[in-house]
Amino acid sequence: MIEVYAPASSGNFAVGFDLLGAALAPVSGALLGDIVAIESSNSGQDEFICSGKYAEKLAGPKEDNLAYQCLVHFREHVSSDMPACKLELKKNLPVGSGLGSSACSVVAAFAALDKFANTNLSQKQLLALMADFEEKVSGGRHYDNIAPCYLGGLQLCGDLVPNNSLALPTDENWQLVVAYPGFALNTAKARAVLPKEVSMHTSINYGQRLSAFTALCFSGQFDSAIALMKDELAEPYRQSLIAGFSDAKVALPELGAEVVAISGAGPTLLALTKSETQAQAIDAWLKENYLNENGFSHICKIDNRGTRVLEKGESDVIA
Ligand SMILES: Nc1ncnc2c1ncn2[C@@H]1O[C@H](COP(=O)(O)OP(=O)(O)OP(=O)(O)O)[C@@H](O)[C@H]1O
Ligand SMILES: N[C@@H](CCO)C(=O)O
Repeated sequence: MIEVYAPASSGNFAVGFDLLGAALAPVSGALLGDIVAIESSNSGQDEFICSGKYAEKLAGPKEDNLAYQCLVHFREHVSSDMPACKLELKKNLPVGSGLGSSACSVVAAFAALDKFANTNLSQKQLLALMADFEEKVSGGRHYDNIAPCYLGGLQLCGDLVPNNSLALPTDENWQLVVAYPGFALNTAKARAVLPKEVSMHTSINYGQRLSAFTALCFSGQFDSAIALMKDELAEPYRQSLIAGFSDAKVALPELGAEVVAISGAGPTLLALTKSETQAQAIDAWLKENYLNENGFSHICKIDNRGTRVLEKGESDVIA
């Protein structure tokens, strides 16, 4: 049996709407992401199981589940002679979270299928397959969850980027606190509130911020880079969809947060600090003030490993 883990990710990373995303690893060492287990099927037919903490949110027909759709697509379009398999999605990330939940399932499923079938698809081929599915679900073609989820790190990604993704250097001191408030926000809905067009001024600001952020990361000037982490494209339109976000935006800088942003399309909040003590204070505030009984908050680092095959026993500790 092969078990493939795909980490949660934070799309946009404040300064790069649709073009920048970071893979996340809780400092506790626990896994925050979906797992796909795949093995040969004894029945001679493909089998699909969805288990895990958030499986009940995907309790409908298996045909509605993205991981099953990946299996069907892979057999039809990539490897028709792949042996019959039993594919289990362990759904450990909440749906509609802003943590790249659909990307996690799609990336883990395609990576597991590629390994099981020995198809050895290239990075470009795999990212293209994954982006097709992300586009179907969210209503926009963006790589800012699938690229970091698959490759790890902080990725600048898009159709115009060579191989669709470029890894940026990051500061080892970054502490990323991610708080999922416990309710879902559908990505397509959170995209529908955005303006269809933006002004020349806004476009130029966006280009300046993202290009300077990228250049500063490459020259190791991380403090100047994070000073540019501001989202003028999505946050102003989305914050009213996320109860508690505006209060957190005021409170968290007083606790040392250098950036407070919406993670992906929300409702997860992303806060960045360089101090472990401040990260703990931010995490505690969010647990007290931002979450309902279904929410969680984790202090994370950037996950530089991305999607990977788990060793035996490694899947035991789920965040
Ligand atoms: N395995 C799966 N994981 C996540 N969503 C799935 C899966 N299979 C089907 N879906 C459906 O895809 C849609 C995903 O919605 P959406 O893009 O808002 O969620 P998301 O990917 O979890 O969001 P985000 O990227 O912000 O974390 C939902 O309607 C959900 O029911
Ligand atoms: N970049 C996309 C998806 C992020 O998960 C958005 O903000 O709508």
